[in-house]
Amino acid sequence: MIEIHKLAKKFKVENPKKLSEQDKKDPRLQGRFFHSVREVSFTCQNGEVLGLLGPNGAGKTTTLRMLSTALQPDGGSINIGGADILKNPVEARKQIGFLSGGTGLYGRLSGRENIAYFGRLNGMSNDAIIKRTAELSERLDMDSFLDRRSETYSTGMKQKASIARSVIHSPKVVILDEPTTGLDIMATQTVLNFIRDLKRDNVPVIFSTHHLDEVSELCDRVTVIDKGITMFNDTFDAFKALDEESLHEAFLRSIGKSKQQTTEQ
Ligand SMILES: Nc1ncnc2c1ncn2[C@@H]1O[C@H](COP(=O)(O)OP(=O)(O)OP(=O)(O)O)[C@@H](O)[C@H]1O
Repeated sequence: MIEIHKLAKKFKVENPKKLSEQDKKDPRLQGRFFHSVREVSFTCQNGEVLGLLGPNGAGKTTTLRMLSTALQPDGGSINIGGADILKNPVEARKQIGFLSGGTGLYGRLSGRENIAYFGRLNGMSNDAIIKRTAELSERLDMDSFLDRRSETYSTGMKQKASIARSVIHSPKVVILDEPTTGLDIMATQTVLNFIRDLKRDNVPVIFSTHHLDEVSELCDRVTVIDKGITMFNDTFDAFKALDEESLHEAFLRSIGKSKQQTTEQ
């Protein structure tokens, strides 16, 4: 189980003049600090898929980066399987599979070599790496390109190899930042099926997305954040019940905006 409680993160603004017009008007800008995440809480049980939703700039990536131990929170707690990961981030990292926004593949290496490199970093034996890579290659439909240099990959191929790389060590929890962004319909389905497989294996999955159809297809739970604060955190059924006819309207309601208000703006 993953449990995060009242997570907070601020960044020092080095040059306020360089902020976007939107960020300058954002209530999260206080003096020299931008409070990207102010109070985010949610839980995800084993075998559940949680969809993290929110408008652009809401704080989803910042939240997921804290959850992955890439960023240290300023406040709040993160528990995985009952253990406080902030007390021992190095140990916790071994239990987490994290797909970040950028692919981070080494272009001169093949997909297989990239994946193996991360397997070795996680202390896996060669035999274990070979076996697990074969399994992931089948699940993510990568056989046809896995031995090519990754700099020649399409967006979809890169994303599949990056996902495989992030889960080579069979992590106990999986965190995916916008895993289907930029993918075609077939690659998207492969990734969604892969998430379904993780759920079947009882692994909790948290993923951020802007696609409500994916949420409807996959998610047991939904968390919506806006301006760094959790606005909704409940089951998918409860999210849907916000507006039985339209998930878009349900989303707008969760952040306190009805369709009418949005069209008036
Ligand atoms: N290192 C940083 N320094 C200053 N501000 C930052 C930093 N990282 C993020 N922010 C700001 O924090 C806010 C939240 O960013 P974040 O990337 O977490 O949002 P998001 O919900 O993932 O957005 P999107 O849907 O557009 O990917 C944004 O306004 C962003 O400009």
